Amino acid sequence: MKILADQNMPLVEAFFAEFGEVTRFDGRSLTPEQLIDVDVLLVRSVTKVNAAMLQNANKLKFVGTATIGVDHVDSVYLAERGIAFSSAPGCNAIAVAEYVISVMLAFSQENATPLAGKTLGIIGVGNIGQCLREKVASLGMKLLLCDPLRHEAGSLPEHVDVDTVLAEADIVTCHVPLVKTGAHCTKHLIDAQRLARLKPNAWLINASRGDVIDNQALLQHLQRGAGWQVALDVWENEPHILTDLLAYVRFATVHIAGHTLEGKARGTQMLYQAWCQLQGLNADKALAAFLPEPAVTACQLQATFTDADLGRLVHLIYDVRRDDGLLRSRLAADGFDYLRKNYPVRREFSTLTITNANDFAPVLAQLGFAVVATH
Ligand SMILES: NC(=O)C1=CN([C@@H]2O[C@H](COP(=O)(O)OP(=O)(O)OC[C@H]3O[C@@H](n4cnc5c(N)ncnc54)[C@H](O)[C@@H]3O)[C@@H](O)[C@H]2O)C=CC1
Ligand SMILES: O=C(O)C(=O)[C@H](O)COP(=O)(O)O
Repeated sequence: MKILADQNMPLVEAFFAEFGEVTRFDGRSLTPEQLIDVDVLLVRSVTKVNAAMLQNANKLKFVGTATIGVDHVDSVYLAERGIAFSSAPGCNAIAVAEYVISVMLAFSQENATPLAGKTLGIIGVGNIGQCLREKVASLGMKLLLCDPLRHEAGSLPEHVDVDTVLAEADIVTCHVPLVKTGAHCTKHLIDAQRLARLKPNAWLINASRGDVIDNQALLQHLQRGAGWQVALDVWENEPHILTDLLAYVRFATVHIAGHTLEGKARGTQMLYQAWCQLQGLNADKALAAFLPEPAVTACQLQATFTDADLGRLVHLIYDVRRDDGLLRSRLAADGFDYLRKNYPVRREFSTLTITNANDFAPVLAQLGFAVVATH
C-alpha cells in the first residue's frame, strides 16, 4: 500500500509504517501525477485537495488532513468519489489558546496594564475559543462570546453579536473557520467598517485564517493612525503576505499558533485513529510513547511570586516574541514556508510541573500547567 504524507507531519512513520510504504512530499508543490497508485494521502493546510489535484488518483481510499481547518479540502468532491475523509478537530486547540495567552501577557507587560478587569471578546467559540475561555477563566477578565451558530443551536445563550464584541471588547481574538459563502460567511468578517468599530486602544489578534480580516483595510486603518495593537499569526495570501503590514503589527508570526509538538503530533495520531476505524482495526498506538522529554519540566515558585510574574512563567514555556523575532529577522532571506518547516520545538504548558504554587495554584492549573498540590 502507498501512503503519501506531507513532509511537515511528525510521526507518520511511527503511526503508519505498518500499513505500507510512506513517502513524503512538499505540501505546496504536490502534483496530480504524484497521486497515481496512492492509497492514502495525508496533508496539512497548504495542500489544496480538489478535483484537479485528484484527477489521476486511481486508487485513493483515504484523505486525512492533520489540521483543524478544512478550507483547503473539497470534501463534497471526495464524498462523490467515495474517498473517505478525516480531519483532526481540536488537535491543536490547546496550542492556539496558549499562543493567544502568550500574546495577551506580552501586550500586558509592554503596556504595563494587567489583564484583570479587561474585556476579552472571543469570535468563534468552538474547540479553540472554548479552550481559551476555560484557560483564562481565573484571570479576572470579562468575556464576550460570539458564535451565532452555537447560539442558534442553543449551546451558547450568552452569545453577543460580532459588532457588539468589536465595539465593547478591549481585546478581540478570532477563532472562526474560513467559510467563503452563506449566512455565516467569515471571509472578511472583519472588514473596513467593522474595524472602525474597534475601541481606540484595542488589542486585535487573528490566529484563525488570514482572510477573516481584510488585510488591506487593516493596513489602511493602521496607516491612518489607528492605535490598536495587533497580533497576526495568519495572513491573506500566505505565503506571499502583505509585508507593508509588518511595520504596524506588533506580533507577526508565520501561521504557527497551532504548532506545538503535541498539537502537530495529535493531528497525525487522529488520522491514524480514523484510518484504523475505517479498516476495522484497533488503534493501539499511544502518542505519549513517541513524544520526547521536554527541555524544561519542573519549576518551583518562591513566596515572592506575584501576578506580575505570571507573564514570565508563561513566556518560559512559550513567548510569542521569539516567533515574531524569527519572522522579522528571517522572512526576507528564508521565506514564510521555510520558517514554518523549520519551526523550533514548542511544548504545551502541561509539560511544566509547578511546585509551591500556593495561592497561584488555581490560576496556573486553569491555564493548563501541571500543578503539584501543596498542603
Ligand atoms: N493559526 C493556526 O495555527 C490555527 C488556525 N486554526 C483555525 O481556527 C479555526 C477554528 O478552530 P476550532 O475552534 O478548532 O474550530 P471549531 O470548528 O471547533 O470552532 C469554530 C467555531 O466558529 C463558529 N463560527 C462559525 N462561523 C462563525 C461566525 N460567522 N461568527 C462567529 N462564530 C462562527 C462555529 O460555530 C464554531 O463553533 C479553524 O477552522 C482553523 O481555520 C486552527 C488551528 C490552528
Ligand atoms: O490546524 C489548522 O487548521 C492549522 O492552521 C494548522 O495548525 C497549521 O497548518 P499547517 O501546518 O497544516 O499548514
